[in-house]
Amino acid sequence: MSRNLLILAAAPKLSELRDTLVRLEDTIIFALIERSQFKHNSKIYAANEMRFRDGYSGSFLSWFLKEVESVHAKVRRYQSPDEYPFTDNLPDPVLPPLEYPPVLVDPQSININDEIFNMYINTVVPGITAQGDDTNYGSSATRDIECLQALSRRIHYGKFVAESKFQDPKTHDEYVRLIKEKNRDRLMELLTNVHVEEQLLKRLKAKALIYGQDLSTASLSPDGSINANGRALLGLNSLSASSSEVSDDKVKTRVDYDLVVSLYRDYVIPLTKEVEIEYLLHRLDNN
Ligand SMILES: O=C(O)C(=O)C[C@]1(C(=O)O)C=C[C@@H](O)C=C1
Repeated sequence: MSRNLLILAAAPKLSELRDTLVRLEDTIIFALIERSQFKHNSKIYAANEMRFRDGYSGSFLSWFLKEVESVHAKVRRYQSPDEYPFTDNLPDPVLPPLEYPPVLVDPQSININDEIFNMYINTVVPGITAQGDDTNYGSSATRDIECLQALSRRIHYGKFVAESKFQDPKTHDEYVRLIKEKNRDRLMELLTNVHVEEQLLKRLKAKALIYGQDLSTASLSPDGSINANGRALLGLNSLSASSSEVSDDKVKTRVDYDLVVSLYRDYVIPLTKEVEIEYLLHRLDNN
């Protein structure tokens, strides 16, 4: 076993970490639904578009993000090893530091929020919103920040997942060997679990389909139970009784469930794995 392991606290079990990732799916889907009620409002993402009275020339979202993160930094948000800021030069906390059990090696060293920010602005927002401008700039940016924070937390959680896999006695020696060889490809194979990814994407489609429904009063019986109209709206008829398979008859939802699935398949899972690999490649640096 590596010397580093002796000074670190035991990492949470992989099953516990996966439970957190499942819970974050709900946070992310609801945040996307909240953002999708407003139009694209592309003005908030471009520099020099909104006229700031103090002469600031960046984008409205960047300005807002910095303000929000400054307040959150003051109350110690970014001292937590699962929280990563998008902006820098943030103020010091107004309270004394908290003591977190040392589970990660060099927790602050990997921060891929620039990549997450660009992916979100260029791919996610245009996908989940209607084109155009409804002037709800503050509301849209508030929802953007919630989406960004949830995505960042989920993706950087890969560090804990990687540490848990590294500490697992069944795979520890193999990880040490591959890290020493800097064998990125074999590390990727070792940390990948295709079955878990497939189950995740099926579950996500079912969740996005169900959470995305707009259940109006026309869908409820007088006693408050869901009537046939509601069942159809909820897509319950397209979920087979025995599994979370969803039929191909597309149900109209507040956020496109196929987009949520491709967001995870093409970005969230690959970026989480990228964080896992980067973390592992530096895991033995101080040994
Ligand atoms: O659950 C894991 O083992 C993870 O590493 C997390 C995750 C994910 O991003 O959801 C990433 C890689 C695995 O192939 C499966 C799932």
